[in-house]
Formats: sequence, C-alpha cells, structure tokens
Amino acid sequence: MGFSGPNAYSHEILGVLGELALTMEKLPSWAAPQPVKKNLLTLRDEAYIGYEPLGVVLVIGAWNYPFVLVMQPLIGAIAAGNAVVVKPSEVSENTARLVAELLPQYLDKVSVAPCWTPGFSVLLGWGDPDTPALQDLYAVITGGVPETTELLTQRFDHILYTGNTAVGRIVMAAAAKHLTPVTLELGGKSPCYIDKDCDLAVACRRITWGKYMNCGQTCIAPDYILCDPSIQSKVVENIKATLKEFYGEDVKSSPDYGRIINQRHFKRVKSLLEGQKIAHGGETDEASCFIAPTILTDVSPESKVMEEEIFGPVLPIVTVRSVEEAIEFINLREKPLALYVFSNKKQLIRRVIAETSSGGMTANDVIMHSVVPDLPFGGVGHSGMGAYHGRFSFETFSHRRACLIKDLRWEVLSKLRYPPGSMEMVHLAKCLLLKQCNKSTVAQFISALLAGLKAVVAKVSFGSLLTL
Ligand SMILES: NC(=O)c1ccc[n+]([C@@H]2O[C@H](COP(=O)([O-])OP(=O)(O)OC[C@H]3O[C@@H](n4cnc5c(N)ncnc54)[C@H](O)[C@@H]3O)[C@@H](O)[C@H]2O)c1
Ligand SMILES: CC(C)=CCC/C(C)=C/CC/C(C)=C/C=O
Repeated sequence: MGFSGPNAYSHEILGVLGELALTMEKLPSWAAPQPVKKNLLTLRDEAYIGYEPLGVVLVIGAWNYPFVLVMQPLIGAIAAGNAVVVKPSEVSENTARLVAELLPQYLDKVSVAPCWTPGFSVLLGWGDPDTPALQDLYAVITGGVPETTELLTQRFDHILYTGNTAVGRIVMAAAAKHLTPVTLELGGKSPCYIDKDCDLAVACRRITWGKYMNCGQTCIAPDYILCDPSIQSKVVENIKATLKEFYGEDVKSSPDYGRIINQRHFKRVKSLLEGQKIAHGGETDEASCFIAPTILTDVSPESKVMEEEIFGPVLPIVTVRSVEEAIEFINLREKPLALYVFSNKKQLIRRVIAETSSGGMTANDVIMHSVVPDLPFGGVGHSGMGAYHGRFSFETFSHRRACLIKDLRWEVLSKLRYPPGSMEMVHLAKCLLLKQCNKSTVAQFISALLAGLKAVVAKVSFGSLLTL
C-alpha cells in the first residue's frame, strides 16, 4: 500500500495509542458492577450488572490497516479479561510477521487462561494439552485461508472478524457450529450526498482526503457521490484542485499517495473504469499497482462500479435531482458502513439521518465519526454486526451478567408469587411492580404487611418464652 512514515504513524499507531490511553483511564469504571433501578419488590436487594470475560476471543484482521485492525480489538478483549488469539491478514505479510514477533515480547505471561480449552494447546503447539500453566494468553497465528479455516474449526467464545462480506458469511457459519457469537466488521458502498447549499471547496477538500487516503482502500471511504447535476462540474473542479494541493503535479511521486495492495485488486479496480466517463485521472501502471486518483461523472446506477464496493481511488458521481431522490437511492441498496451528507441546512442533515440507516455517519466531513472515542464503530445489515472501540469493545468482549442478591428475610413479600394464586395477589403484585395502586390494593398490601409483622412478632415472643 506504500504508507509513508507519517501516514503509517497517524493511520495505524495513533489510534492504537489513543485506545490504550482511554482504556487504561476508563477501565475501572467500565468494569465496576453497575447497580440497576429497583422496584418495590426488590427494594431491599442488591441488583446489578456484573461484567465477566467471555473466555477465548479470536480476532481476524484485514490487510488495509493491518496493525490497528488487530490491535484495537485486542486492547478491548484484554481489558475485558479474555485470552486472545490474533490472526493478522496474510495479505499484509510484513505487518503479520511483525505482530507475531512483537506481541510475545511485550505482553505478560499469565499462568492459566480463564476458560482453557485443551484443543488450543495442540493447535498452537504448546506441548502437553493437560498442563496449560505458564502459557501465553495472547497468541498470534499467521497464515492464510487454510490456517484460518483450521482455526475456525476450534471453539472460541467470541470471534471478531474484519474483512469482506463473503468471508464474513464463512466466519459466521463456522461460529454457528459452536454457538459462538460474532462481531463482523464488513464493508460496503458508503454514499456521500452533497447538497447544493454548502461550501463546495471545504466539502470537496474533506471528501478528497477521505476518498484517496490509503489509495481508496479504507472501509469507510466515501464510495460514491450523489449530487444535483447543476453542481457536478464544480464538484469535479474542486476535487481536482484539492488533489493538486495534496499530492502535487505528479501524484505518482507523492509520498502521501499509496498503491493498490496487489495485482488482483489492481485488476479488479482497473476493470471498474471500463466504459465510464473519466473526468479526471484514469492513469494506471500495473507493475507498481498505481491507479491515479480518478473521478467518474454521470455514472449510471446500473454500472458495475455502482454494484460492488470500489475499495480503490475511483470516485463515481451519480446525479440526483433532490434530497428525496438521494434518500431513495440509498435506501434501495444494502445498508452501508458509513454515510456522509454535506449541507448548510441542519434540518436537511437531520432528515437524511432520520430516513436512512448505516453503521455510522458523519455530516459535513468524512471518516471522522470513527475516531470519536465514545462512539461505537460497526456496521448494520450487510455492512456488519456488533461494534467496538473504547467502551463498546469492553462490552463486546464481556458477558453482562444479571446479578441479584436477596436476603432470606421478608418472606412476606415472596408470598405474592407462591401458590395458591389469587386475583388479590395479582393486583398486589401489579401495584408493587407497575406502581398502579388503587385504594383497595394499598389496603391489601398494608394488611399483608401487618399480617407478616404479626407472624414475626409472634415467632419472636414464642422464642423468648421458650428461653425463659
Ligand atoms: N468494517 C471495518 O472495520 C473494516 C475495516 C477494514 C476493511 N473492511 C472491509 O474488508 C474488505 C477488505 O478486506 P479483505 O476481505 O480483502 O481482507 P483480507 O483478504 O485480509 O481478509 C480478511 C481476513 O479473512 C481471512 N480470510 C480470507 N479468506 C478466508 C476464508 N476463505 N476463510 C477464512 N478466512 C479467510 C484472511 O486470512 C484475513 O485475515 C473490504 O470490504 C473492507 O470494506 C472493513
Ligand atoms: C488519520 C485518521 C483520522 C484516520 C485513518 C483511517 C482510519 C479511520 C483507520 C482506522 C481503521 C479503520 C476503521 C479502517 C477501515 O478500513
């Protein structure tokens, strides 16, 4: 992909450092038992949510941000107390090797995994499966499809997979065999609607940044633009001007412009240009997997480039006559991972939010919702399920255990639920649970309490008589 030093640091390392700092600061409050609201029946009890680790988590990463996509889930899984098996993408083999080399050097060795499964020690070559003591809790498995397929036959307590939707289905099917819950971080075509009423220079600068970063190989990059035909050429001119500002006259020699990951993806992205009206770019070089930042205009919704996620530096513009048409266009397709809208009108932005669905969204910018630490990151429908980042990672990798601690006194209140049943008791229970009391149920409640008290007093006096 050809990340430059500064880009590698800002795209891959900063997010990990931010996640670590946030998790270390907030973990005590995330992990603390959360008391819940009580009703009249549970007034004297302790009712809370307790967080417990799920057990062994499998994290499968993708190649486009190969470090952050395994490290960020790893942080959450460890924070929640799990053992973790990390499987970086084989496509970005150098990062996979680096992760496998570095993790064991930096992560503590802990004596026993909380939910040890003997099968893992065999899979990982950890010697005698019956004596798991003193093994690493955090293992890295490198490899491609055969290794991942083998890994997926094992039983895990949670799998977080990042990658394409087709493999997402394979992961989910394998997980289903063991009833393992999954978080699927998938992709899709993230739309970007530009309203006529907006600062086009600013909008296009932000879109250009998010679209061509990492040569378009970002899961939440704006995939295509929807705008009124009257502003299409201005959008093109503004993006062209920004491209020059960002990457200079010769994009190919800019250290900030990346390359397509491999020949397979190069051929796939290049094929999307066939038959299209190229308003800018279009140059390619197979030997170096270079595809210039490209803009396509008047793109037909039926064309191939509008059928699949582009995941490359090609930006199609589809014209629509109104925001209604844009919303309809979006809703006729699978729910995207991200959605972008640019407008000066707050009301229009709120309408787009209310009438569409997507994993996440940013208005008047792109990508940035993914770096707000308190927002969940994940897809919906075909763009994924579940979410992570910050507190949401901790929740994803924890079991929320419902805990109720009662004492053995106040049996009078329990009588409400014991047989024989009666409508009086039902009314009383309703009064206590739903706080829908009328005079007669309050009277019944008081008399039941008094009866209970009388019984307790009688028991105590009888006990003291006996001891005389
Ligand atoms: N939602 C997100 O956070 C996010 C982030 C990055 C990428 N993506 C999406 O991922 C896609 C690009 O990634 P990719 O799929 O090309 O990455 P990839 O080729 O690296 O595959 C992802 C992982 O799946 C494994 N894998 C591949 N084929 C498999 C099989 N048959 N069985 C089991 N495991 C298999 C790989 O070993 C790898 O670890 C895009 O659609 C992009 O939008 C999503
Ligand atoms: C430099 C900034 C603000 C962002 C870099 C891109 C990004 C959001 C990386 C995070 C991982 C991710 C969600 C990748 C999707 O493909």
